Amino acid sequence: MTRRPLVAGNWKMNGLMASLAEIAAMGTAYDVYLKTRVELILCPPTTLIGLALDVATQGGVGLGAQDCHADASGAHTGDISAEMLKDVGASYVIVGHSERRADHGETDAAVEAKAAAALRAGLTPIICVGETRTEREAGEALAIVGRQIEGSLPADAPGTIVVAYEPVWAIGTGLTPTLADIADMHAFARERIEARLGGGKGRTVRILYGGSVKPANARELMSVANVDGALVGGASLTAKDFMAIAAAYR
Ligand SMILES: O=C(CO)[C@H](O)COP(=O)(O)O
Repeated sequence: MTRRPLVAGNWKMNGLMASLAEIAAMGTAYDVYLKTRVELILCPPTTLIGLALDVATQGGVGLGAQDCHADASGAHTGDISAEMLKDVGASYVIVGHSERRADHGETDAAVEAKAAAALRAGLTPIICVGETRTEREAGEALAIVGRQIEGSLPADAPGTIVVAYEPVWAIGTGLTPTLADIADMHAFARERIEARLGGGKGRTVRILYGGSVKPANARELMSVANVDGALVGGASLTAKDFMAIAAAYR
């Protein structure tokens, strides 16, 4: 892993204009030393990306979006293309989050098309995978994640893409897998990513862990082999908690 680890915040459907002050506070706390240790990005709702650009750039915090359409433009009422996100200052986009897979019926093929669109537009996709509780209890977690990696990563993607392992049952619940289970899953994900993209590229892909990452558990979660950072939901809403998580890399 040559790139810095990545800590990404996903604000989901939260955040109004007043929330820009939190982004400014994140930039203030993201000091010169921390910048050398960890890359920090925030994915606010699309409505705030353009507005946040100045304040985020000043603080050295990158910006991402939470979804994009697979087409560059066209008759898709209500949708946003990767080109549009790039145009307002995003450099990353989350695709295939479990909430989109569940709420909008997104298939692996749809996620792959979105990831490819992101790459065409010059954005780095953060491709989410993860099993449900039922699937884990049935002993199918590895098979499900393997299938999602195979189906959701464009085969010709560069080694700069990001994959986020987020067990659905750990999202917003305060539950996390054991460190041993995370280590097993991330080692397996690394192997499947290398099989999909080729060993050279697969080795440099950053694999984030997501699901109830908090200031209290960030350091131990981030110390697991093949965990190259975190995708943080609820705890990314305040600068205090988000920067306490980033501080795991101090
Ligand atoms: O999207 C997530 C993090 O970006 C994920 O859903 C985890 O959310 P959290 O459990 O609220 O951290």
